[in-house]
Amino acid sequence: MTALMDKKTFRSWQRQRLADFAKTPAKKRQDQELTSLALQHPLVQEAKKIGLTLPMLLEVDINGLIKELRGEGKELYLAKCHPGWQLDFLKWDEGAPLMQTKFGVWELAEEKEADNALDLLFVPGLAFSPAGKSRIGFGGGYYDRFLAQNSVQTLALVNSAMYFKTPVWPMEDHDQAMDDLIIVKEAGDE
Ligand SMILES: Nc1nc2c(c(=O)[nH]1)N(C=O)[C@@H](CNc1ccc(C(=O)N[C@@H](CCC(=O)O)C(=O)O)cc1)CN2
Ligand SMILES: Nc1ncnc2c1ncn2[C@@H]1O[C@H](COP(=O)(O)OP(=O)(O)OP(=O)(O)O)[C@@H](O)[C@H]1O
Repeated sequence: MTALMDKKTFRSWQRQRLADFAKTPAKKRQDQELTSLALQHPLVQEAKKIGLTLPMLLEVDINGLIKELRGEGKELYLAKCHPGWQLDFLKWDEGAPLMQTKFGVWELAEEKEADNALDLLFVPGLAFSPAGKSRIGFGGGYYDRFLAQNSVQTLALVNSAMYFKTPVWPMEDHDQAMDDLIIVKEAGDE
């Protein structure tokens, strides 16, 4: 196993790994597997109000999942970033205009009242480990702050490149554990 790295080193190493993985056929296949596993997950089946983000290229592509969830009549809430590294969730009606932020992420164009009382939140990240259900994100601390203030069930979709048997990044006191991880591995992964 890879030795412990500092967060900055880990993030740049892991971004490159995810970029390489995104070019392989396994990425798309795992996106589909994760989508169907997510639809069967009890936290998803029980939730009515679900928070999520639109995926970047390195992340699990949940566009198919979003379509299915809408078809099942779930209420979807899209993340919006605010100054002070604060994250809010806004009700996302189908077809509502979106805009791309300076980070390259799509958010609702409209400023409207947040509703952070969600049943479930899909949490993106660079890497996850079932040991402590740990996560490392892109580094803004948005989710750690949000989850310190809002009690919401959290679920992460983890492909084989995001999966680590134990964390190889340093854990910090403010890191929030996930409630569950859905993990897809490849044959030969530990
Ligand atoms: N899909 C998604 N949305 C999210 C997050 C996330 O991790 N993933 N965030 C989690 O906190 C917040 C925004 N934080 C972000 C942190 C880093 C980058 C980022 O690395 N952007 C790339 C450009 C990507 C592109 O252009 O496609 C970059 O700056 O290199 C983006 C958003 C809220 N929305
Ligand atoms: N609850 C909190 N209150 C105040 N600051 C926080 C809190 N949680 C995290 N931070 C700060 O946010 C910064 C980034 O945190 P961290 O490295 O854990 O980000 P991350 O979880 O990987 O990113 P993200 O959640 O945006 O994907 C750190 O400087 C950290 O001190």
